[in-house]
Amino acid sequence: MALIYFPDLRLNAELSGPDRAPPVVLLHSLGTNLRLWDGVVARLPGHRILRLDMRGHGASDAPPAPYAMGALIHDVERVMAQAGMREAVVVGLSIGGMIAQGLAVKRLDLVRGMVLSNTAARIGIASQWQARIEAVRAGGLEAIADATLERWFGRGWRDLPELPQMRAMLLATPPEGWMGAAAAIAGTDFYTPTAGLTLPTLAIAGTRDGATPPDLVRETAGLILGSRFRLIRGAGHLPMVEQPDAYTDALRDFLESIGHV
Ligand SMILES: O=C(O)CCC(=O)CC(=O)O
Repeated sequence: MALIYFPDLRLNAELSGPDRAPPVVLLHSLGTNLRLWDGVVARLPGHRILRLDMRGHGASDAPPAPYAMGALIHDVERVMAQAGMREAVVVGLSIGGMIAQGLAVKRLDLVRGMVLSNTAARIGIASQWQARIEAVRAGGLEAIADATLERWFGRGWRDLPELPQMRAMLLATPPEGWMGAAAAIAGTDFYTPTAGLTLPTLAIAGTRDGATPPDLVRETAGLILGSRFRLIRGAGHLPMVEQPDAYTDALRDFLESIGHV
């Protein structure tokens, strides 16, 4: 798979792993792209993995902002249909985790289990997102880059080996795409629908994450009956990049625990 042409936009997606292996879908966060998952894909060779660039990100088209959360959910639904994938474990990071929650509520037939990574039923407050959107409209991604990277990685962020790569990924995001997806986060509150979900769920948080701190992630995990919570010490908002071994171990344990192997 590469660019998939839909009537209204093109979405970039990649499929890897054996054809008939248990399916996994990877959904990235705001201001990143599907390359975020390279370390995980390399460490999970036994699964059929679908990952996509959210609209406005990576090599997908960037239609004018704002985007509705429903549109982002529909994008995943239709890319999964193209890939012939159902009953997948959907792993979503931050906004990707919001999309996973919305997809499970709308299409439980597509979602066998969820990994809600560094995410919540609601992230931040609308006025805060609006201020960031205005900053990006005026000055591009550069205007919010330092503050964002500090929230992602916590104290000592300037010295992290991953910093140049992640700053480049953030700055490569089309401003229209970032603003569009940020508006979707600002408009989303999944507390009630997520509290109605009963499916195998693992929530993952990082102790240094200032964007979606552990308590926020734990609160959302607590909405879902029987969910599990895993804290990755020393990791921030992007644990799959910062600690790919620990992150993939958590994922693998979860997949094995639900027999998705
Ligand atoms: O960019 C930030 O600092 C926060 C991002 C966020 O919470 C949503 C996301 O990463 O998808």
